[in-house]
Amino acid sequence: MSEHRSGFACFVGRPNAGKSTLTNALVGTKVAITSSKPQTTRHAIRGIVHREDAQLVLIDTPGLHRPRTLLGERLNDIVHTTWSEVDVVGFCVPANEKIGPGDKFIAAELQKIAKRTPVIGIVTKTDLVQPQQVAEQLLALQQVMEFAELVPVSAVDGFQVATLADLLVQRLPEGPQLYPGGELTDEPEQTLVAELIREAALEGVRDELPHSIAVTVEEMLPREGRDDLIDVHAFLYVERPSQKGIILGHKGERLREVGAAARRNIERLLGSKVYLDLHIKVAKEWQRDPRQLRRLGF
Ligand SMILES: Nc1nc2c(ncn2[C@@H]2O[C@H](COP(=O)(O)OP(=O)(O)OP(=O)(O)O)[C@@H](O)[C@H]2O)c(=O)[nH]1
Repeated sequence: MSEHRSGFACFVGRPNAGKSTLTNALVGTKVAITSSKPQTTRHAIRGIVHREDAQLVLIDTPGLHRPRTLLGERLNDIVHTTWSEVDVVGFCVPANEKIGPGDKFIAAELQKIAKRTPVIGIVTKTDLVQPQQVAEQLLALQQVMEFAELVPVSAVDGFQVATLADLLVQRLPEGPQLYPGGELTDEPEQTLVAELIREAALEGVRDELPHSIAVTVEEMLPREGRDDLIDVHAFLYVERPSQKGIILGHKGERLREVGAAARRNIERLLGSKVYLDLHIKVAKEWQRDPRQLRRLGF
């Protein structure tokens, strides 16, 4: 039998390329958040693929983009730091969208590390297009940089997800398990819970809001005298009073829906009933204020 391999991989690609969904498909459990809004992933959440022959730790980076705010700069720093720490990088490009300047910008950045770290070109969301278009996208992707491998996948119908896992594992060094078996993520649960709340709050809101929302979980404790209920106290931060109105909705109805959706996902994550106490706070210009950024975990 060949040696056990272990190491790190991350997916890069422009916002909405399908990186988080692919991470979840590989790991098999919902750890990274997904949303139809771009740039929802802020934390380097790791999902871990356990196999007999390998342990693959996936780091989910935020979408790389041209920074406009301090937050944008920090996000790009996280991306670059992550790239230099992994054994293999997957560059994701959706099958149903033309390769554009955003992808070429990322490819040019990736080219700089490609000598040291193998980059696998991944055409995602193949379920959305005809096979012919997948083939054309693979050819187009091949033009933007030199890849160690090229592979088409669909996280939704599972097409080639196992193949991609094999390709990633082949690039890992030989080594023992890095994390104990069964542990799917090393993010503190509180961070995951905050992300689930943020995800619920982002669903269906106007395009300019995503960057203005942050969530902190202040406390997460089992209810006294109960072993089947966890109390979660959280704050949802917006930048302006007008945004508070959008989140609240008519007579607070939207916030109630956000709370209910978040609670369902938190219950699934924690495997317990949850009481979610969610409050909105206005933190003026938090994206530009280093002190507030630190407090909100950036
Ligand atoms: N049909 C289809 N949709 C997909 C697939 N993978 C992702 N999506 C959808 O594409 C959208 C974006 O997916 P994400 O996984 O959040 O994309 P991301 O690259 O992590 O996005 P950021 O976090 O913004 O960088 C979501 O609405 C997903 O449901 C796929 O294989 N097939």
